[in-house]
Amino acid sequence: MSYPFLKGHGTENDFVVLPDADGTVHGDADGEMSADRVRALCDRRAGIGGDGVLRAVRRGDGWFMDYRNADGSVSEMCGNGVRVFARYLHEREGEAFPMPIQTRAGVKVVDRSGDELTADMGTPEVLGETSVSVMGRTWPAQHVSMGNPHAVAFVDDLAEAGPLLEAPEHDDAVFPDGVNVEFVVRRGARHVSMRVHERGSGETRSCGTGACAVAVATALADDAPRGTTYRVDVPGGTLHVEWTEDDRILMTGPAVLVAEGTTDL
Ligand SMILES: N[C@@H](CCC[C@H](N)C(=O)O)C(=O)O
Repeated sequence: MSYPFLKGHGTENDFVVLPDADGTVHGDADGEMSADRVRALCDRRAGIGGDGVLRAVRRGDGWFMDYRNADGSVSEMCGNGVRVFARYLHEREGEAFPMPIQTRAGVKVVDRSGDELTADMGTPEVLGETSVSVMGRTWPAQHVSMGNPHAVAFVDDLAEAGPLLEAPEHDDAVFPDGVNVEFVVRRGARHVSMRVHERGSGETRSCGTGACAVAVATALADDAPRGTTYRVDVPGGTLHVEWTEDDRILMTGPAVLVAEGTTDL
């Protein structure tokens, strides 16, 4: 059976978007999408290619973003994904901004910000110190939840963590479901750069929730007042993250649709 798809990205964190309004195109009897299909779609040689899948399912009078990592696993939230999802709903489904989007981590509202989009990512949870290791080297890390788990490690040089071909080691008691790991260097006042190894997708060119976690960890380290905005450079571009006076995280960045078609994968 062939079905429609779109391809999009936010700071080169790329996704296959699957329209599935009534949940019958990709849902099984329980409404779930098979991990095999996600892996086939995200395969960069035999499939369309992507860091994950954004399946658009109608729920009530709004939309649910069913996010899956490239390995087929489920995540609670995807920050770059929610902007791409909003771009899709606006351009193809006629939804207006500001746009509430249902996710496994609650409702996120996305609005325009010039050519870019701003997602209200809600209140971060700062959950304490932990550590991560790569190739026998260990760094202290800040555990931050943006609905999904992150460990943020400050380094002197982004190359320190090596090629990141495998998931960094972490404390399974702290992260029983795995973790997204960000390595961060300072570039200037309110300006950092990061690399990320994403749970379920490997090293990617960007991670929106990761950039939010990085801004939170950096603001805490700087003792920065609420209302401060950080510029977060990722390999695929730049995101801006504000921790607001009322304890919410606003993430601003690009969201681009680059292709659409049909597939029988
Ligand atoms: N790339 C995403 C995060 C996707 C989910 C993550 N890999 C996880 O398993 O939690 C983003 O932009 O936030």
